[in-house]
Amino acid sequence: MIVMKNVYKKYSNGVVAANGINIEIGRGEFVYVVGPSGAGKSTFIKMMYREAIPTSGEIIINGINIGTLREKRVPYLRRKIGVVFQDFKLLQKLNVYENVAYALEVIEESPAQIRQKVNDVLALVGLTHKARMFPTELSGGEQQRVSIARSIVNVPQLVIADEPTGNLDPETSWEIMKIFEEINLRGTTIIMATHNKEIVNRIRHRVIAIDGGMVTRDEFGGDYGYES
Ligand SMILES: Nc1ncnc2c1ncn2[C@@H]1O[C@H](COP(=O)(O)OP(=O)(O)OP(=O)(O)O)[C@@H](O)[C@H]1O
Repeated sequence: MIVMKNVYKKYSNGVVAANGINIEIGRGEFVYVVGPSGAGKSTFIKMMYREAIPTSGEIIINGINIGTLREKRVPYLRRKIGVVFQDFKLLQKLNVYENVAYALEVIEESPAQIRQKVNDVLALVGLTHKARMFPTELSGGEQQRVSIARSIVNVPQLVIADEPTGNLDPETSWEIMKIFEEINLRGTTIIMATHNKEIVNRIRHRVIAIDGGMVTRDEFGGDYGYES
């Protein structure tokens, strides 16, 4: 599903954040991306949805070379990928239901389809009863659930999460992980950058460790592997 070949990324300030990355990730995998701060984890995953563009090398997602993708095709790529961030990035003026529905309105789904899909996904993340509340009325964990609901409402094949439990307490983080596990069991590929050692060591999945812009370890069922 995802292939990176000799991917190299140098930012305009001269920092090399990806230094020859070669990786293959199959459909339905759950992959943790770990490594020290500044290692290049965010850059690695941002390149998958073309938020960062590699300086050289190839990135192929579902057979499409996203390095040579024309700018006007980028929105189509993004629709196939759900993205979840540490700081949720919800629209503050919209309520829970509207935040999730927005992702479908921009692709002009029918109102009946939107209702059905939003209600289904809010039920999956356990927020049906808070559909009319606004982000400021929700806890961090609830806001992250909204953000996850929004990322999966289009039923993407791939969900990318950059430090999704970074702002949450341990108990809430476990609850959020349960949702990601459920999404993965339904067949969605999950790629998650994280500093959460307890989660990586307890819920075992493939671990890709990055340091200095290079993959330093790639193990199925691996542990977190370093002190953070
Ligand atoms: N837009 C940018 N412009 C210039 N340099 C950048 C940019 N984004 C990241 N970098 C640099 O690239 C390197 C890797 O950053 P990146 O955000 O990928 O690391 P990370 O492993 O995700 O770190 P953290 O765990 O702290 O989030 C860092 O040295 C960073 O300063």
